[in-house]
Amino acid sequence: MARRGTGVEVLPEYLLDAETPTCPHGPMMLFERLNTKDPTTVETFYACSANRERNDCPFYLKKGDKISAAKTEAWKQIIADSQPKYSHAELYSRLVKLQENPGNKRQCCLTCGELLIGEACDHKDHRLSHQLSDQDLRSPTKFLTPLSGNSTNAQYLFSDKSVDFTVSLLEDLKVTKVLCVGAPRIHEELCQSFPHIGSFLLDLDPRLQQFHSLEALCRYNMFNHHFFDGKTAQDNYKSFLSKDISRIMIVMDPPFGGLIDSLAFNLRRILKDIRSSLQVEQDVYVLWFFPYFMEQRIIEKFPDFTMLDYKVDYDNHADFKSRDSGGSKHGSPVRIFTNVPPERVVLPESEGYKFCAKCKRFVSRENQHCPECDACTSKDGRTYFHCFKCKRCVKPSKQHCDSCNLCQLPGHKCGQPVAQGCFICGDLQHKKSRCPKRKRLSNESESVCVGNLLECLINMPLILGATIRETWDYGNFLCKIASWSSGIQASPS
Ligand SMILES: C[S@@+](CC[C@H](N)C(=O)[O-])C[C@H]1O[C@@H](n2cnc3c(N)ncnc32)[C@H](O)[C@@H]1O
Ligand SMILES: [Zn+2]
Ligand SMILES: [Zn+2]
Ligand SMILES: [Zn+2]
Ligand SMILES: [Zn+2]
Ligand SMILES: [Zn+2]
Ligand SMILES: [Zn+2]
Repeated sequence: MARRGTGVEVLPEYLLDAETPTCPHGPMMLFERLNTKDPTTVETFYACSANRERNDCPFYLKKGDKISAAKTEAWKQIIADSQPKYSHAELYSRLVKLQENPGNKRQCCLTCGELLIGEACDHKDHRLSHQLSDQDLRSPTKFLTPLSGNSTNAQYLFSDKSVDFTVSLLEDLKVTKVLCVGAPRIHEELCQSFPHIGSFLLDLDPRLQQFHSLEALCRYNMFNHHFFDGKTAQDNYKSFLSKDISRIMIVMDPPFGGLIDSLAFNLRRILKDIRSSLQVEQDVYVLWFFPYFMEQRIIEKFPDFTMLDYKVDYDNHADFKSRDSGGSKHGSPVRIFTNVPPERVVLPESEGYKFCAKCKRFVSRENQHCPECDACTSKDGRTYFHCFKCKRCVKPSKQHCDSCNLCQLPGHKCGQPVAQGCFICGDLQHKKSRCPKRKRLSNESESVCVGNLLECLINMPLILGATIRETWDYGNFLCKIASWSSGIQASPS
């Protein structure tokens, strides 16, 4: 299985280029990585934006290469074969038909994710659902098998507690419309129990088209802003965005292996679509669910966002559960990034959150206000302590090392680079696409780095503490939970 190595960066602006080739998941993403044979050069290639594994989507093209006639034919065939059996309209009318069936003849094949209308014989030896009630049909994520084993969908579903928290936040903020991006449980809850809040879902999972009408859902790829059902689907999305959106909010929970650069690029495209229908210029609120150690990367892209201290609880991942529900000691690593002013987000006292009057935000029980940093400094669910030598708060597992002149884990090897920034020179302040040591040859498709990678790595400057923390966590995290890590990562700068 071709798993793409680390050190890969994306160039999402190429999604808008008319020359960009297309795979069954829409315009392909342009990636850059260091050439393994000659690390002073960079390879630039197109690959699927949604799938991490070449086995899941084999489309691949080196930038500058011509697509041969044979490849064009083969790709056409794969795209034709990837067309679904039924259109969204047909799938939804099957649901309507199924709803006319009495309760004891409503089932879904859980193996195929298909609602069955008298077709059970085609699904011999498959796992079938129980008889589905009207309530079940309104909450398909409660009975469908979550697509969590695969790094593409990484379908980790919110617990009831997280759904309730999110929806009551929407209510507190008097939101009247919600665009759910990869957040089917929030969409289901709003459609069912909050009819005064209009909701529209954008999600890659084709099974969901069976349960939501064309006016409520589009099959969509958030890594390239691609609508699978073309203009009709896009018109429905635009139509949702055209009416009464002065209090709209975007709620997005992408696969955590997802590349921040492409997610941010496409979130901006959604924001642009929304702004084009707004009567007056205003902020559009966003809730973006993502692990805490990606804070720096997200804030770099959206400087007006802050990370809330709320720990987001999931049903189907042991590491994303709260401690009380059998999860890890420090609770879920997933947080909410938002441009809602943090003092407006009340975190539940019943779960130990408290208001810090100095920071003007709610923080978790263990998060202590540090007078030196003048902030509640915990990020990962533990109480940090202030290191006067580093002049900042650090995790309790660290100790100050005088030879590294930095707080480090006990047993670390002094002087070893602990994190990697730019893949060309190691600098943490830029990525390789902006490395001054790299030169792009104007008449060539390949990019050439003129810096000496090894020399740069040896001279890698000692890294700012905050970045070490993130990189360290990110590394551990990827090793630990391979199923939701991506083979393609942005450089952890
Ligand atoms: C981490 S889960 C979030 C689910 C959310 N916690 C909930 O309970 O509603 C990621 C979601 O994004 C969807 N998804 C995965 N890749 C996607 C893509 N490229 N574009 C759009 N949606 C995607 C998955 O089908 C899944 O529903
Ligand atoms: Zn693809
Ligand atoms: Zn089946
Ligand atoms: Zn504080
Ligand atoms: Zn401090
Ligand atoms: Zn220190
Ligand atoms: Zn040391």
